[in-house]
Amino acid sequence: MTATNAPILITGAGQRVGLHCAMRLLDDGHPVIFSYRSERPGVQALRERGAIGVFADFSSEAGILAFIAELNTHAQSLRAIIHNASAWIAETSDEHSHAFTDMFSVHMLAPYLINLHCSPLLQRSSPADIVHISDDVVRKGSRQHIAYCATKAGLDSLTLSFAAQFAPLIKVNGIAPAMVMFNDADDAAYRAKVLAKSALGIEPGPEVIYQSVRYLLDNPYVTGTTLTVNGGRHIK
Ligand SMILES: NC(=O)C1=CN([C@@H]2O[C@H](COP(=O)(O)OP(=O)(O)OC[C@H]3O[C@@H](n4cnc5c(N)ncnc54)[C@H](OP(=O)(O)O)[C@@H]3O)[C@@H](O)[C@H]2O)C=CC1
Ligand SMILES: Nc1nc2c(c(=O)[nH]1)N=C([C@H](O)[C@@H](O)CO)CN2
Repeated sequence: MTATNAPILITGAGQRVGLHCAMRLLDDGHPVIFSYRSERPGVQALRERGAIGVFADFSSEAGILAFIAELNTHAQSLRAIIHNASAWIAETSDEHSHAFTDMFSVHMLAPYLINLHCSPLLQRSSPADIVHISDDVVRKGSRQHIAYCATKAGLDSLTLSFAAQFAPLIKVNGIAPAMVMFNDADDAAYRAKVLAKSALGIEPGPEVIYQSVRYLLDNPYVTGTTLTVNGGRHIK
């Protein structure tokens, strides 16, 4: 029996892109389950709109499995899973190995284990989708974010493998943004440098990611694809 109006799970939705997409999914009538690691105003705002928040620390296998167990107490089916949670750590930090394992865990191990353990919940919904939020930087690598880029490349590989494994019941796609929203600490010089990297030269904001999510959820004939949302960086 196919679930009607099954919830959508989005990870890392306490702030920024994830929070915006969770709010927009609620606007469009989807029940939302979201993961958060830190208590933030956005977490409370989502709860006040009826979304279910589940704590998750994806930096270890135990933390991922604990999240999956808790998730299963809240959902008997899922319309979609959006893997948004991410850590953007540069090599400037001293703890290189720690950073690599943290980003491997949040960018690759968490989507891998959640997809495998939760595919039965998705199979009770039709249509059903998995969306991996990656990064356009995978296209050419990054001198300052080597481990970040490598683990996002691994996520792109998971998109291809899970799309093949889960077809035709579950579509699996990715979104590869370049900068969509700056961080508060980004100074004017950095912002100008980043804006100059793309042909369109704008900070578009998180709605461009929601538009991409909407396209993937609504299109019945797209799987194994990663959408580039980069302002034309590749042609600059
Ligand atoms: N912002 C941009 O311009 C770009 C973003 N992207 C990608 O888009 C997505 C959204 O970006 P953005 O909104 O800036 O992301 P954020 O940097 O705001 O991270 C999203 C959330 O991920 C959560 N998170 C980080 N590490 C862990 C962990 N170990 N366990 C559980 N949760 C964790 C954080 O939760 P908490 O706050 O609760 O601790 C955070 O709120 C990401 O996948 C990012 O890589 C790609 C290119 C450009
Ligand atoms: N988890 C995150 N990933 C990324 C972020 C971020 O803030 N959190 N920001 C970027 C930058 O905008 C980068 O695209 C600028 O060139 C990349 N990934």
